[in-house]
Amino acid sequence: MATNLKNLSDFSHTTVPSGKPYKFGIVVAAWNAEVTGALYRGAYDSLIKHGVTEENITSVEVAGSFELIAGADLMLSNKELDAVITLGCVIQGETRHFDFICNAVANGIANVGIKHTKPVIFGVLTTDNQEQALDRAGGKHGNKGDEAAITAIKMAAFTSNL
Ligand SMILES: Nc1c(NC[C@H](O)[C@H](O)[C@H](O)CO)[nH]c(=O)[nH]c1=O
Ligand SMILES: CC(=O)[C@@H](O)COP(=O)(O)O
Repeated sequence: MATNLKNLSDFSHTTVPSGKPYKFGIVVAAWNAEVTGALYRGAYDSLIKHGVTEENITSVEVAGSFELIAGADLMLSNKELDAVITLGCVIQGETRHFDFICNAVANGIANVGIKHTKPVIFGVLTTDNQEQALDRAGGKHGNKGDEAAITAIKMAAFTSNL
């Protein structure tokens, strides 16, 4: 597969605007904390690397990826933010619960962005196993948290130029 050939977090081929003018929220799920903690560090460090100030980053933790929906909605309802990053890790278990969670979370997060007309970034890993997740949380396939942060900065800049 194409994924095997590259680091999915390599943004050297793109131009990332300065994040200095913008305010960001990060909502991170506690489920699979080894993975989501790495996603959070990647996202936070990328925001800082691209000029976002510490006081312009608001972080909250929720129980699981399903709660990312409410977390993002409540954050945008209570704080003036330019974008919200959601971070989670859903790993397939024995039942179809994985399918219901993944579908609900993807659709729910998209709907929060539409409701608030604000960029809400989907930084949720949906993997077959923990190895695939760790590979995408600072491993050989990069860090989905980095990707989510860069996307948030790009979307905040896009929105501000409308
Ligand atoms: N199995 C995983 C979950 N499940 C929990 C749900 O996200 C939710 O907290 C629960 O259904 C109560 O509403 N969450 C993850 O983030 N990752 C999983 O692998
Ligand atoms: C994605 C989940 O909720 C999953 O990890 C739960 O595992 P199981 O399907 O074995 O109950």
